[in-house]
Amino acid sequence: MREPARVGGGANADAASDLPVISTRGLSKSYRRVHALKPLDLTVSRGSIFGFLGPNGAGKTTAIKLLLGLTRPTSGTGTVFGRDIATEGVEIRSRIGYLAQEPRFYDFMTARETLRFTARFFYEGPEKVIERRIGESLELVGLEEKADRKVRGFSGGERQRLGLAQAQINDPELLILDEPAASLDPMGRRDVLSIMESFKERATIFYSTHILSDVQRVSDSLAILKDGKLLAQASTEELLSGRSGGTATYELLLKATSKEATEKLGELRSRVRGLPWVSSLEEEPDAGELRWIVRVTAEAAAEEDLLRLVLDHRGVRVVSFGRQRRSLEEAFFGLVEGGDVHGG
Ligand SMILES: Nc1ncnc2c1ncn2[C@@H]1O[C@H](COP(=O)(O)OP(=O)(O)OP(=O)(O)O)[C@@H](O)[C@H]1O
Repeated sequence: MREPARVGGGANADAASDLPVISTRGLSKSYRRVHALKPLDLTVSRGSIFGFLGPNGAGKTTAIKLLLGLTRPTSGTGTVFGRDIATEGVEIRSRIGYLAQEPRFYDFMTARETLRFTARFFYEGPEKVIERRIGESLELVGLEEKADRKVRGFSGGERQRLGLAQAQINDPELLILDEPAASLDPMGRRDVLSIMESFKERATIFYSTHILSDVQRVSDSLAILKDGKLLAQASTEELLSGRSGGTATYELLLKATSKEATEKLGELRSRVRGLPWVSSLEEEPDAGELRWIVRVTAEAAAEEDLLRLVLDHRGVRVVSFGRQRRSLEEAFFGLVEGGDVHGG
């Protein structure tokens, strides 16, 4: 859409820069004895859908409030668009769209009136242009047909969609969404996630959630927080594949075709374990076959040589070979319960 005149201005001033959209260093917040957020180093790149994942009470809302400049850090620093969150909150907020965990509306207003009310904080200029923006926003979240109904009667999903329309009314570069889908049923969640995906073209999206499958579905990057502490920050692909900094895990399903080959497997195991780029090899029986889980520190070497080495061993058949993928659930619980930390 053509841009109406903007109040506050400068919205896309550094859109082309490579600066991370969000960056924090040692950012923390304590309330008396509660360490709501322990020193946090976070980097969110432009254009990503970043899932900020953590169980209840992990510190997600606290971090969001700090980024928005709505509460002051106990220690550390942070920037959004390169602007200091402690001193430039007003400027930052004028360039962000924010959806609170429980968005509140004036129930006597219709959806269209709600958006009109919000739009007037951001736009000046011809009525027609503002109305067009409101119409586009209602369409974007699928509320065109309910546009002139009072918010009072809206379902949870409709309220959430209205909240999303409201958050993006000023065409922000960054959307910060606090648990946008948490209270919705699976269909409502699916709708909200699709809307978020459609925003990706225009804005970086930073959203908090405790729903793992949502993150797996839409996020390209994520951070995992627990008890105020960052456990991992990685691309979703990196986390699911167990890859980070060249390390990876491979899974081989083997079958020894003779007694002799079975006896010689010990020798093969030692050879593999002795390779300089193999950090561990675990073996478990699997329905008459053997499953090897091999962790390596050099992906390229593993992909070139691991399979070849095993196949050179006479009497051993390789039923399958591939990089091990975990579900986000496995990765998450590995981190939350076991200190299995990836990423930076
Ligand atoms: N104003 C406050 N005063 C005292 N403690 C607070 C305050 N705000 C948050 N906390 C505490 O800080 C911790 C983190 O809370 P926060 O709301 O940031 O977590 P969250 O990850 O957003 O949780 P949820 O998913 O349940 O919304 C909690 O233990 C909470 O009780």
